[in-house]
Amino acid sequence: MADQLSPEKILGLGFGFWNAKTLLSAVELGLFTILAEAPADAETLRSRLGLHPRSALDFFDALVALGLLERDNGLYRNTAEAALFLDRAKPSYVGQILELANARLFASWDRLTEALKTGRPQSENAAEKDFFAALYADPARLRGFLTAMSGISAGPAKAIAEKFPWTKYGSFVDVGSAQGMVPATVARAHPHLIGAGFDLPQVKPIFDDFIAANGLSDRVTFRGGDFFRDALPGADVIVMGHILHDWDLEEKRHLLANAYAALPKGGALIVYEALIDDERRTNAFGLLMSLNMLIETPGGFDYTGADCQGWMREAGFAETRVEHLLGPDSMVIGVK
Ligand SMILES: C[S@@+](CC[C@H](N)C(=O)[O-])C[C@H]1O[C@@H](n2cnc3c(N)ncnc32)[C@H](O)[C@@H]1O
Repeated sequence: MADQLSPEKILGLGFGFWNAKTLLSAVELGLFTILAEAPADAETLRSRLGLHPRSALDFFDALVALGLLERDNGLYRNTAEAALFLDRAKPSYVGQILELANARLFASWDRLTEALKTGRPQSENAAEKDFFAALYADPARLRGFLTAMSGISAGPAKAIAEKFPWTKYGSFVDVGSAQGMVPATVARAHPHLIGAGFDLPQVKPIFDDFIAANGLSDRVTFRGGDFFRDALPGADVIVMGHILHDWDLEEKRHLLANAYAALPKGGALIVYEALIDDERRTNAFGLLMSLNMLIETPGGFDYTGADCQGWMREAGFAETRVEHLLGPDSMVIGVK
């Protein structure tokens, strides 16, 4: 038995940070954006990125081995996926979330053991009680965080636009909308809908720019407020994406009650996250996201579809169901 076992998987996981940091540095340097302009040989690429000669070739060839670059006759080019998702000049760029992972999470995760022992967050604003106020005090970090959210919500937004029965409804509000990826995607796919993004007032200019760039300012507006202090704007459908996991159980219940109060009878709440599978065995990304909430927030945690349906029913929702979106993401729908 023992001679059939291999340490390969264990060692691969243990050294996974090598892979992650190589990709994150390439994104930070803008390597994929440069190669999207034209394929380049090693010396041209090295000099454009401002790299020391010692390890440039190893760096580029590691990216080939990791499946992010191709090399033909000494010329490096992006793979099809890297060209589509890692070129900053394209609207399909998802690297904002990797920039955030590189600039903030990589260092904070170094203190995971401390977080596990103490239950205390470890991010750079861990001492602050109000995570978002601390993060948003700096305009550059505000914009960086909000655009990074677009990177993680672009895929689920498309799936929500396709899978939810929008024809039955006339209006929606995306609560904690960030830059507005969900409102923009849903409104673009369903021209009969009127939509709004609800978020902290500091978010307004960044939301407005994004909605205007998408040509949707006539149908999608911004509503500023605090979802712990203010009533939510009324609409037929309320969306909450990656919101509940930021908060502790009491706060989660408060947000669900707030959504219930704002909906008409027959209205629907869509909660989407990297939901943990009900058996808590297979959605590793959802479970690791929950550890990320430990690192980032005072009381946040991720949860299963069954957990969320239970809280929705306690809040008064008559019907609830879970539907898979894509990858690790699923939505829980509650109908009032
Ligand atoms: C993790 S992001 C999720 C963004 C987006 N829904 C998505 O799925 O990518 C959480 C959002 O909640 C907003 N938020 C945090 N506290 C809030 C509050 N008290 N009232 C309103 N919005 C808040 C943040 O500004 C941020 O846009």
